[in-house]
Amino acid sequence: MISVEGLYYSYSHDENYAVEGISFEINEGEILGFLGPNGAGKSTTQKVLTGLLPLQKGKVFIAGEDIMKVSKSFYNRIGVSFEQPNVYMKLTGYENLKFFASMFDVPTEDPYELLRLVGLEDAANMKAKEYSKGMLQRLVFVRSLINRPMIWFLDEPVSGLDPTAAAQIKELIKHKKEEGVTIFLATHNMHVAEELCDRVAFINAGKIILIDTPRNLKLRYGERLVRVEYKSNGKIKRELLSMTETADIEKLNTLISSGKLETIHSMEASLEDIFIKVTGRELV
Ligand SMILES: Nc1ncnc2c1ncn2[C@@H]1O[C@H](COP(=O)(O)OP(=O)(O)OP(=O)(O)O)[C@@H](O)[C@H]1O
Repeated sequence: MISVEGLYYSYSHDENYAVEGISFEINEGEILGFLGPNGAGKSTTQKVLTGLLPLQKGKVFIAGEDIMKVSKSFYNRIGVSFEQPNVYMKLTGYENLKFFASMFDVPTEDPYELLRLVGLEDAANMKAKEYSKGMLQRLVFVRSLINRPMIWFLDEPVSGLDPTAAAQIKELIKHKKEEGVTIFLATHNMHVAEELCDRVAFINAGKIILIDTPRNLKLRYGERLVRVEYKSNGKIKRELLSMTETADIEKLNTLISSGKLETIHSMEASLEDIFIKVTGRELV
């Protein structure tokens, strides 16, 4: 559904690249997460893919269309949600959605229904300038659904939202995926990436370092550890043992056969642990 090959972008039109030779594909109905710290190149990639920035170098095909020569109908098929709320402050939430809907020539969603989906139904007739930051973010988010897009670009969809609002937004994203929507999701939040994404691309300094399912990333790069509790001289001792180091494996076997083992839990590396391991950088 989305195919990107050798994409470069430089704001200064020189060798100083914000995005440097990235390639990836997103299949129909798949959520691909772009996981990386601030300045990694996530938003720049999203902007080039959605036509907000011109394609300087590389090939991008979206739903079969070369983005160098997209038709007008291309914009009917994509939805874009931004990290920074960019709405008309003097218009109400409802008017913002109604106005945005008028820019498409395909059937659009009912603004009230969209506002209801993100708990803004009571604020429908309030001017956007009276909205809180989280409310504005939810408004921008549902605005991106107005044209019923089949390809959806989301930049930090839940950052800064309270847990209830974040859960609501995540459920909506899962629901859209089930409907077959193809989703590009940029985030620096490993929990969001892990919960929502079929595959995750680690992006750092403009380059994709790894791309795979969260499970495969953990199996391939996460150190496998077990946390054990066992009896020793009448007391409970806790220890972390590696599943790859011989001495630790022997110790675990001894604990099991001696009957001293009280509890055992496998410990998974987090996506952030793996990100740090392969890039040397933290996500935040
Ligand atoms: N308008 C701009 N002009 C010049 N440089 C820019 C501009 N926007 C971004 N950059 C630079 O491009 C690089 C990639 O930034 P980008 O915004 O794509 O990163 P990001 O991963 O989306 O991070 P963030 O979450 O902070 O937006 C950074 O070095 C950033 O400083």
